Order: sequence, then C-alpha cells, then structure tokens
Amino acid sequence: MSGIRRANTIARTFQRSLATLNNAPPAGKPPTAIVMLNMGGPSTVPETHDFLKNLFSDGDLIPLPFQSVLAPLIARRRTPQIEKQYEDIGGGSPILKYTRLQGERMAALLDELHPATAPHKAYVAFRYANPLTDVTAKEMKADGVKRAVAFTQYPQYSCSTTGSSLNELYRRGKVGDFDGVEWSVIDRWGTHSGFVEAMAQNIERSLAKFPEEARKDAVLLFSAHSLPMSVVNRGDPYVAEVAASVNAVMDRLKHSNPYRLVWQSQVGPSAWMGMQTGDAIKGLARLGRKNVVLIPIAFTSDHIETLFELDMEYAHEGKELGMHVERAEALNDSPVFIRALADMASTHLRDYAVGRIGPTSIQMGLRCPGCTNATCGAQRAWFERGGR
Ligand SMILES: C=CC1=C(C)c2cc3[nH]c(cc4nc(cc5[nH]c(cc1n2)c(C)c5CCC(=O)O)C(CCC(=O)O)=C4C)c(C)c3C=C
Ligand code: FES
Ligand SMILES: [Fe+2]
Repeated sequence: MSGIRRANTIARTFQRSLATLNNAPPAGKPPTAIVMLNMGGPSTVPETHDFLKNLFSDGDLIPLPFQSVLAPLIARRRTPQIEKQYEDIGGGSPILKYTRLQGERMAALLDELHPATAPHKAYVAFRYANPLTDVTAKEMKADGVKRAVAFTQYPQYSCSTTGSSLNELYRRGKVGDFDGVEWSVIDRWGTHSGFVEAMAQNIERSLAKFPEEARKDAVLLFSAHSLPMSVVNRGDPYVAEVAASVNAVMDRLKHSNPYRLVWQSQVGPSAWMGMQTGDAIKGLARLGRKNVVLIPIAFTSDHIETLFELDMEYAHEGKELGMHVERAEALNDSPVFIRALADMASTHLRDYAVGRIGPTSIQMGLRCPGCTNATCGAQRAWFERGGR
C-alpha cells in the first residue's frame, strides 16, 4: 500500500471511530430518525428560568392574553420557587439523561428488530428545554435524515403535551427545517402491553416493601399531572386515556389491590381535574387506610413531580399522618420499558413500510370537538401528507 493510500485508510478508520464515539450513523446510508418528543426540564438549576419562560410562552399549553409580555413576567416571578425544587431534587431534572439513555438503547434494539430501516438513531426534541426542536432539526439535517418518526414520550395523548410538540414540529417544518424528510407519528401508547408490564413490575416491587399482612390492603394511588377543566371540557382525550392505562395495569395485576386515579400539580387559580393527590392521601388517612403506593402513571422518567411533590411533599405528609407510603419507581432505565419502546417503533416502521398504516393514527385525525386552534388542523394535515 502506498504511503498516501495508507494515510487515507488511517484517516477513514479514525473518522469512523470518531463517528461511533459521537453515536453518529455510519457514512453512506442516513439513519432513520426516531425523534423522542417531550417537554424537557432544566438539566441544571440556572436553566430553570429559560425553561419556565418557554413553558409560559406556549399558547398550546397556557393561552394567555398578551402572551409575549406576560410569559417572561410570570416566569421571572415563579423562578425562585421552582429553582429551589430543582435544587432539592439534586440540582436539575434527570429527563434529558433518561430520554437519551432510553433512545440510545431503543435504537440499538431497533437495528435488530427492523434491519430494513437500519441504522436507527434517536434524537431528542424537547418543547421547553435543550435540545429544543430547532437544534434537533439541525442535527438531523447534518446527518442527512430522510425518514423520521415523531415518537411522543407522553404515554397518553393531550393537546397540551403531545399536541403542543407536534404543533412545534409542524411550525419548524413550515419554515423549511425538515425539507426532504418523510414523517410519520406515534402519538399515544398508554395501553401498550410492554408499558403496562413495566409499570406493573414497578408496582409489584413497591408492594413487596410492605409487611405481608399489610400488602393486600395497600391502596394503589395512581397519580397523573392534572389538566385545567377548560382543556378537559373542550374534549381533550388525556383524562380518558390515563384511566385506560390504569385499567390496563390493574387487569395485569389481576385487581390484587384497591385503587384510585388522582391528579397532581395543578397550577394557578382556575378549576383543574380532581381529586387532588394530596387531598386523597389525607382522605385515605381519615378513613383509616394505613398503606399507600403512589404511582406516577403519566410520565416516563423522574421529574420534580415524582421527586419533589410525590416523595418530599405527599409521602412525607402521609408519614406524618401515620401511614406507610411507598412510591413506585418511574420507568427511567427499565429494560422492560425500553424493549416496549423498541417494539412500538419497530411495529410502526414495519406497518408503515407495507402500507398497513399511514403517517398518522386514525385517532390523531380527530380534533377535540371544542378546538378553536387553527394550528391543530394545519398540523394534522401536514403530518397526514408525511410532513409535506
Ligand atoms: C402528562 C404530563 C403533563 C401534563 C398533561 C401537563 C399539563 C399542563 N402543565 C401545565 C403547567 C405546568 N407544568 C409544569 C411542569 C411540568 N409539567 C409536567 C407534565 C405535564 N404537564 C411535568 C413533568 C413538569 C415538570 C418538569 C420536571 O422536570 O419536573 C410547570 C412548571 C413548574 C411550575 O411552575 O409549577 C407548569 C407551569 C399546564 C397549564 C398544563 C395543561 C394545560
Ligand atoms: S385543542 Fe385538541 S385538537 Fe386543538
Ligand atoms: Fe405541566
């Protein structure tokens, strides 16, 4: 081999190793992108203000009059309190760490489960924290992505969560960020058997912490982030879908314990879906219930609502009321859950490739009967055309 050829070979090998280190796809075939959608959270305490500013600026989540003026003011006022909560849970939200881990492990499984669309690469697109959608779009472009799946990481669909992320993808698409990319959507999966199994196993692990005689009477308190009644009453499907998840998990547990679905984390003075988790714990204590398992059913990794609200506030209150309170672990790095994600994505890719499904689900096509947000309609039409 000539000196120059050897130098080129060494350079190519070096580039390939660098690409592997960066989790980049091998040169040649661009990756199939699996874009993990979620709200995100501040990875460090100083990022809290920007996270809140983005959140309060989102008219799909919180429609405010004079939004661009009010959002920064509300964010600034709320920042110290929320910063303190992120400090108390260890200095930031673990959502980015877990979403990346779940995505990377899922993509590796996908290469085995569905080689026809390999290589697969997971991208994270957060709505309110880094990496935001525009940053992710640039990464996808640099990788030469031509085929992408928008994969919501909210198990149950709400227009304030998944709907907001899809609207944001659509807006970026309209300004050309995804030109040449063919999109399809996984928009909800709250009763997928692997998700249900992972939740059930985490509940069983919590139940095992009770003395045997207390175990069967322990109340399973499924707790989900609440929704304003204005959202519920315009026909948002989230409340019904969370209830469907609870029912599926209870079927899997063979209804071994009594249970309730309750709602947490309401913000502001308007009416929200109840009963509130905190009140439910107090009520159960009053009725003489001594054993409770708190179960975060609507989020796939730890966040302030599990680590702060459930663990530090409610579990603490319960203990003060003389109760034994356990909290089921969030799904985080659960291998059962990661396999479930890979199963959902591979089934979707296969069904799409053979024309068994289109770019969007049938259910996604139906807007909330009370919807007056024109973007929701335009977004669906755009995804139904495969993002074109
Ligand atoms: C499925 C989960 C969630 C739904 C549904 C949801 C709806 C919703 N949320 C707000 C307002 C706020 N949410 C905030 C934080 C926050 N929300 C969720 C999840 C859902 N929200 C999570 C997981 C988090 C915390 C992120 C973390 O890292 O822990 C906040 C900011 C915190 C605060 O100021 O209290 C607000 C505000 C509305 C209005 C809404 C439905 C319309
Ligand atoms: S608010 Fe649900 S479709 Fe627009
Ligand atoms: Fe929220």
